[in-house]
Amino acid sequence: MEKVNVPLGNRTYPIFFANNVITDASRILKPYVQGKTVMIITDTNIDPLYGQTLQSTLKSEGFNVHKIVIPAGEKSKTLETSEILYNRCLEANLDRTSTIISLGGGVVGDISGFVAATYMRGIDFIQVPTSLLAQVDSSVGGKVGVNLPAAKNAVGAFHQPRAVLIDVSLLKTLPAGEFRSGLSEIIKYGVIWDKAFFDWLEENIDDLKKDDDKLQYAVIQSCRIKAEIVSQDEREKGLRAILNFGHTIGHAIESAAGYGRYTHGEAVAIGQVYESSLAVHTGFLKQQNAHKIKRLIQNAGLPVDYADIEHECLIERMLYDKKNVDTEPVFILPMDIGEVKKVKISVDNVRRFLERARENTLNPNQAANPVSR
Ligand SMILES: NC(=O)c1ccc[n+]([C@@H]2O[C@H](COP(=O)([O-])OP(=O)(O)OC[C@H]3O[C@@H](n4cnc5c(N)ncnc54)[C@H](O)[C@@H]3O)[C@@H](O)[C@H]2O)c1
Ligand SMILES: O=C(O)C(=O)C[C@@H](O)[C@H](O)[C@H](O)COP(=O)(O)O
Ligand SMILES: [Zn+2]
Repeated sequence: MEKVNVPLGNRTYPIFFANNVITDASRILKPYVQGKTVMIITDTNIDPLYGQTLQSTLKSEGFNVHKIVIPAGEKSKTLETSEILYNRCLEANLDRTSTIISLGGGVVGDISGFVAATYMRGIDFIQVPTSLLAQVDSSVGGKVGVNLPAAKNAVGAFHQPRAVLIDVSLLKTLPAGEFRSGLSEIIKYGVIWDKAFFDWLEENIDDLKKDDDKLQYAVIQSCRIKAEIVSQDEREKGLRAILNFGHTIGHAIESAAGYGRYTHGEAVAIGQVYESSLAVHTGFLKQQNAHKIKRLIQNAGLPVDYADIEHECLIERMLYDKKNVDTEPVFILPMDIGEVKKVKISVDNVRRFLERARENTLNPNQAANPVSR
């Protein structure tokens, strides 16, 4: 079983890359569960596939196991759902020695982690990510939280999991559009950190869906990069912000369009294309590199433009971004493939850029509605 550590002093934890993760979970996770009681949080799509089996294997090891199933999708990532979860945890008598096990995609992971961070001022949690996006990004690093209607992840905490358990075979049941969403964050790692990985993705992006070894390599490499960045800057005082490439615009698209219209991965794909173009517009990036990023995103089957969102609405949402300073939007802009920088840009300049981008690039075939899932 391969393992990547996230070294964070006394909050250090392992990411295990295992097979048969659902049936072996009790054996692997036992050392990371302090008490007898565990609460599985999962969603309505994942429960019938894996939730029931995980529940029985944990029970057969002697754990006192509870489970809550939330409706699948981004619309569940709210304070309202959190309140339901807190009450269910209380009813199940979860105490400070109990552990929450998040079984699902990034939505389940973010909200379960948030509940774990805040219930009784914080209890342990473990991530068992089931979507590609969650396996390469959201299950690692301890950013947990929920959305407000106008602002993505506006309420949250940093709360590291005790362990992460990844099994790429769980992705066999993931819908194709959700698989592509995960590719968006994988491509991000190439742009922000690792040119050789970007080059490898250019060659291999088509194979990831059908070649398990290549998929496993892409997942492990993504986790290695994220672990490296998070271990240097756990609470985003500096370096960690680079993981937000594509997200200033991506998050604004998600909330402006209404949560769930674009998946997070789709919105971040469009965000990466726009923010690369903004880097060209501001003189940081060569046009040919912006084209390379856009081409890889297109080859991954991801959208490169949004539809039906007014510039002013997008700008209004960008102004709620957590990276902002003095009410000016902040972007992570590529300088080259493999190198990015944090840049503050005035609202007027962003407005001019969006207007030009629309005039120059809009063609009816590019302004995509969300990819079908
Ligand atoms: N905390 C972080 O660092 C971080 C990083 C990236 C994204 N995120 C957050 O993650 C969320 C997006 O995560 P996501 O893309 O996983 O979305 P998601 O959790 O909504 O999962 C996508 C869909 O796939 C289904 N699904 C998941 N695994 C499945 C499987 N194995 N088989 C069949 N269906 C399966 C889910 O039920 C859901 O319908 C967003 O809220 C985003 O903000 C957080
Ligand atoms: O882990 C991080 O740091 C990231 O920024 C990873 C992002 O892919 C992820 O979408 C994260 O949830 C965004 O965080 P936010 O602080 O912009 O809400
Ligand atoms: Zn993201």
